[in-house]
Amino acid sequence: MLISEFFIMVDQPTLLSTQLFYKNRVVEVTLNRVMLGFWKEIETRRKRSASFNCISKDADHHFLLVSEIVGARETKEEEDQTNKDGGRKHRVLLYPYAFTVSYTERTKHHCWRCKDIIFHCLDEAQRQQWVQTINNQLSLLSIRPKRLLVYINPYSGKQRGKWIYEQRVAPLFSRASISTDVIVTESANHARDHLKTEVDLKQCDGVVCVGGDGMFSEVVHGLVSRTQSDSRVDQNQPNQDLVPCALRIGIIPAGSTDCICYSTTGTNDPVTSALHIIMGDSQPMDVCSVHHNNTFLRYSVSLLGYGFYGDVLTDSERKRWMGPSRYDFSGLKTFLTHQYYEGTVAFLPAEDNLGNPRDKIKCMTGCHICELGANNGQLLSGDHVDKMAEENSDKETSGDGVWRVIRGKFLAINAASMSCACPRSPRGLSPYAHLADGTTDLILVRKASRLDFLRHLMRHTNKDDQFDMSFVEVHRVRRFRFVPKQSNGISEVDLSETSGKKICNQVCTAHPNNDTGHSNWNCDGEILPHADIQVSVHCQLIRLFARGVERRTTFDTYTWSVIEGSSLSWQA
Ligand SMILES: CCCCCCCCCCCCC/C=C/[C@@H](O)[C@H](CO)NC(=O)CCCCCCCCCCCCCCC
Ligand SMILES: Nc1ncnc2c1ncn2[C@@H]1O[C@H](COP(=O)(O)OP(=O)(O)OP(=O)(O)O)[C@@H](O)[C@H]1O
Ligand SMILES: [Ca+2]
Repeated sequence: MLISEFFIMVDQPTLLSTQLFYKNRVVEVTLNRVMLGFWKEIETRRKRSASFNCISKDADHHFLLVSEIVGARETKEEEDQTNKDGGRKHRVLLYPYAFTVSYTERTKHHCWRCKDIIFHCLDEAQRQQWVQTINNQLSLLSIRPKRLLVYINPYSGKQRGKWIYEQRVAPLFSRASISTDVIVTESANHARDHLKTEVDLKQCDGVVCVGGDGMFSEVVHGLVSRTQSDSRVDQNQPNQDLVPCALRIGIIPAGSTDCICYSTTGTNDPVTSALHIIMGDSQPMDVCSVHHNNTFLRYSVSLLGYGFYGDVLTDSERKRWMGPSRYDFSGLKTFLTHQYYEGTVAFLPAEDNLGNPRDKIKCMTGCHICELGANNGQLLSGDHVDKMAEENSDKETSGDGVWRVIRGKFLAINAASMSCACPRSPRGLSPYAHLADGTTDLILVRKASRLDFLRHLMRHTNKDDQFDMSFVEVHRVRRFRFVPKQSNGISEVDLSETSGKKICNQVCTAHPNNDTGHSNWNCDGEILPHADIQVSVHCQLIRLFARGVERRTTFDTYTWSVIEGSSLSWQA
């Protein structure tokens, strides 16, 4: 925030300004459109350090941004009793009319917390005026959701989804005056089918899923499919431009991996996610459509993995009873099996201005690569990409320009549409992948020794570059195809004749999978029924209640110092 922006905030017309009691002092509290506060100590002048978010370090001046207030309410007596404060008795006797303002505070590791400040009024009328004026102001923030549809998977992760929602999230929604329709799912695909066919989407401002990546995937499938069918768009056409979903999706993490939540907020903390939903944050996100022979299979937003991650998932599905540790068990088993797979990958590289998977440009809040991607995405979506491939196919024979073809033996083929950061791998499978640039990072891990593969895997857990190995290559792509060896006709094709659309067609008309010598595709934690697939990235098809990973994380970095009441400095 610039100093000039700060003065603009202060200069807003005052909505309400009175003297109130705060702790053991009389203070003057002011509310305008953008901030609550600037309350000034009148009786005592005792220096103390700041303890909340956007608050000055000097005891004289404090403020909260209205956009970071959760809500205001009349304080219940017990709430006031628990507020440890030396002057409490005196204050409660003199001024029993208290109200609480809840606001978000940033703590460590991208976690947000909901904090309270309690003010005391002279009478009931003054208290009501404050509570109403603050809440009216919040209701004018049109980006904030007022009605939410919530799906809880009671079996996600350690089966604590219901508890997490009821104990940690619902009380916050109620403080923010958000009304909810809560559905505890009764079977797999309950949420998806409900969204697809039954819900009146106009009756809510967003959909929340409580669970893991699988539950999020259900909601995405429900919403995207519903949006396409409402707009009469055929999902079976791989090159079809899809219609973006109007409703935002919130994720309350309660699953085994929680990779989408972690990659879009920087943490897998339910309270942080609830606060992002309340603030009405909006983070666009790419969605990959996956087709087999011109038939729609599934959407993917995080990882499409063949070979290692496909095999880990296939094995782990039989061990669901083990909970989240099933992935470690199956991971070790798959690692020891050390299976490689033969096949051909054809891909359409992204434009150079979208960077590359090793450029060290991280996708953060307000990412400019994603902004660029959205513009390119509009120019190059669907049929436009095909046209471009066709136009170039005569000029390109080596595959450098448009479609490229790589044949080989692979331990893993991974497409990461986002970093896929998660607690197991805090930087993720592709640390510099972008959430909303219209591309996916295609990682090809060729056949290598067990030791080399272990070194590659271990680099997912530390700061070393997992792509800096001779048997690993990574490409930023808009579309790709994969054909496993036994079922393809492409291996016979002379590469000099296979560029652009020809490659597409040859890959797409490959023989059906005969289920021998193939791995399975892990599509965001679901197993795909076919190995030969066509994948297209749809730029910014959905939006989440999130804002990407923020640069500054501790409240110190958000603290303004008011020096002698006039000059301001930014604490970095
Ligand atoms: C030596 C330690 C190496 C650790 C390597 C850790 C890499 C972890 C990368 C995680 C990437 C997750 C991507 C997200 C995918 C989600 O859409 C999906 C649905 O939730 N999750 C999974 O498929 C769940 C996939 C979970 C995969 C876990 C793999 C665990 C591998 C363990 C290998 C052990 C080798 C030990 C040898 C001594
Ligand atoms: N009531 C239910 N009974 C059984 N399965 C369900 C139910 N509700 C949802 N599911 C399915 O459970 C699967 C797993 O759910 P979810 O992703 O929430 O948890 P997880 O697998 O533990 O976490 P992660 O996906 O992060 O690994 C999803 O594929 C979802 O379709
Ligand atoms: Ca992307």
